Amino acid sequence: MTGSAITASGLRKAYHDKVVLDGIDLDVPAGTIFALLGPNGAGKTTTVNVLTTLTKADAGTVRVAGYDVASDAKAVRKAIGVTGQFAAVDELLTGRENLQLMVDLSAIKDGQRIIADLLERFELTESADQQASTYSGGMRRKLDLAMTLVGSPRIIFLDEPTTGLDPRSRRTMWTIIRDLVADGVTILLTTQYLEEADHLAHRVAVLDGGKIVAEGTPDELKRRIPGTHVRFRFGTAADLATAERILDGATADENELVLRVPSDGRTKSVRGLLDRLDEYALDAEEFSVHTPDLDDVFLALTGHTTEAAKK
Ligand SMILES: Nc1ncnc2c1ncn2[C@@H]1O[C@H](COP(=O)(O)OP(=O)(O)OP(=O)(O)O)[C@@H](O)[C@H]1O
Repeated sequence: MTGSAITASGLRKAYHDKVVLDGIDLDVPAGTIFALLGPNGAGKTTTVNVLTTLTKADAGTVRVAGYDVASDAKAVRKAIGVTGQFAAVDELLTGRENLQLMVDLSAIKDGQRIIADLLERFELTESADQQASTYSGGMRRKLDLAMTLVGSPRIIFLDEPTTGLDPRSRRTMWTIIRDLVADGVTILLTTQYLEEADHLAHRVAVLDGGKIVAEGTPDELKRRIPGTHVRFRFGTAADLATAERILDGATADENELVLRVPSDGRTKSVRGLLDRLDEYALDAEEFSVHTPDLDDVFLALTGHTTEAAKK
């Protein structure tokens, strides 16, 4: 497939008087990873549900794999794979049996080879014959994605694929997602983590209150937010003023007695800042290195924090 794998235009959805999607436009080129980034309640799952035919939008059009979701839902369902926040895994079956179920449902040939390949790829071979109820959260999510891949879908929707995973499982998941895209698969994923969108996505849309408030490559988005900086809190306004004068690019908050200094956060540059304070016999009461996170992105793009976005 070339061109767009997923397009949406003017999507609207309300539950009673609560507007959940307020005019969403999306265009996901085939063979790329697109991330919908937003806090709880932003409308990510609802968007995925509309794109995957599970929920009907009140207005707007969606095309997936060239098919209209409203008039051709069956064809869309055939072309896609969906892995949701609530795994399709049957706890009473083993990992292998869960995969076998998908093979039986999709009536594909060569099922045994596909199952063996998937178990290996997801590092589940050793636990393949244990009941899924004994799996950790990370193993369950991996099995869930493996089940989605049985039919080799060319477009895959992943709703928060790594929420709750430990760092190692998260990295395994990232590698699998990248490999899929290297094979030409298109992926739309939702995430609450800027870091995840940054690592994986070609393009990111930031969703807030049912609207896309920013869209671009991770680098474009990061350029719009305050970068990594070092934060010092001083005991007196005089110390704060001196520090502001001697440290390049520093900005002072006089009420909080806090100074923010842009820095890459590496030990060498931080040591340089501390040495400079020492030269002037300045002693900060608090010191921290701050890396931008989703809250910073939100604050910069929406004027409020993700906490406020939840309300
Ligand atoms: N079936 C429903 N009936 C009523 N309200 C709903 C329904 N589904 C979703 N909502 C509301 O729509 C809003 C967006 O929900 P959605 O699940 O799309 O957000 P999200 O960004 O995926 O958040 P999360 O990360 O928590 O899943 C929420 O306020 C939610 O309460």
